[in-house]
Amino acid sequence: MTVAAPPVPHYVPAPVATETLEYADLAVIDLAKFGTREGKAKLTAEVRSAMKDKGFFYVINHGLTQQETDRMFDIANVPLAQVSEEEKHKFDGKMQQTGSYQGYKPRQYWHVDNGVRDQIEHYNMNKNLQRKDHPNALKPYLSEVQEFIKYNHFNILFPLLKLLALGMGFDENTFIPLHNFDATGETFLRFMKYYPRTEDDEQKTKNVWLKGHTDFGSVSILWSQPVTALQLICPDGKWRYVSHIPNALVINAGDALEFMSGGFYKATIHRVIQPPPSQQGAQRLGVFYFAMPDDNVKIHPLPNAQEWEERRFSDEDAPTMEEYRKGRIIAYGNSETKKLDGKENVEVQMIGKVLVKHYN
Ligand SMILES: O=C(O)CCC(=O)C(=O)O
Ligand SMILES: [Fe+2]
Repeated sequence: MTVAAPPVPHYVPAPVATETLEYADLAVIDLAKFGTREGKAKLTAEVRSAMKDKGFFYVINHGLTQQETDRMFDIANVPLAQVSEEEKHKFDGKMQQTGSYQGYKPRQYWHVDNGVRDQIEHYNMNKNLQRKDHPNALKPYLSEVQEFIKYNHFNILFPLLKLLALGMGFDENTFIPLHNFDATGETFLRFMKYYPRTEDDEQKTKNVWLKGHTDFGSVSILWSQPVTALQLICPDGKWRYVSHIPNALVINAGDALEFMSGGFYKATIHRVIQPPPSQQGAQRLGVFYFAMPDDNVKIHPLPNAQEWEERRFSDEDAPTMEEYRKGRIIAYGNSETKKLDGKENVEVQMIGKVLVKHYN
């Protein structure tokens, strides 16, 4: 990628947290090793155990420089900080009607808990930027953003999908044709900002900013940023923080990968909570690439995948990616989730024949 004009205002994130926090111990995958046979074999084993054990890992040496990554964070701030409310309204994604992440998700769109609504704003873009129009302020940067999307798809997602397939003992190209860049599908890039909340909101939600959930796609790529707030449930059942590694990626599996792998890889539950005191009051800007199979792919265990310990649904009842993502997006953040019997902090929803849980 080229770091070039046009200039963009520099976004300065909060300094790293000064507190000693309990971090999850996650594997670091050096993607530079992918290029050689021995390297690839090593990475296959590392990714396999990281994904089976914690369901989260870091990737370093993905090929973009710190400067290139910083520039994408600068660009990410543009649709959030430099577009008028009026123009944002024009690009409102209306996710709960469309079942698609394209355009803005305004703040307070979702219900978090006890009547409190979220303080998270997104601008979401389909992998093909030409599918929709974009706010004027973003237009000078669209070619760079499109290049960045392709970089995520071909240079990060594809190697990871190959390693994940190899880890299952499958041909490395098993998942690739199901993530066809040119096919109809909703793999998307998200620029996202969390805004500080009132003390009252913090208390009513027990400091939860984004409820515990699994992602619905196959592989999520989170570009690491310094505001410490993301936590995952570790195998011992405890929530632990994901720490910040400059210019690293945080990778996790979503439901579609769990379904297609027959539970070989599990979608790990994660959430976002109020940052520690040294970072309170700061905004939290994020860049994410959420990959999912093409719309027409039926997301059930692949032939020869291991048998699920506990089947989530029969092959005949399996949704297509389009049905599942629409169901998940439309249902998310509604106040009407049901508490799971006897469990105050778990809420359940049915998406077709699939039971989905949300955790507080
Ligand atoms: O903000 C983060 O670090 C994670 C966001 C997330 O989990 C999501 O958008 O699905
Ligand atoms: Fe997530």
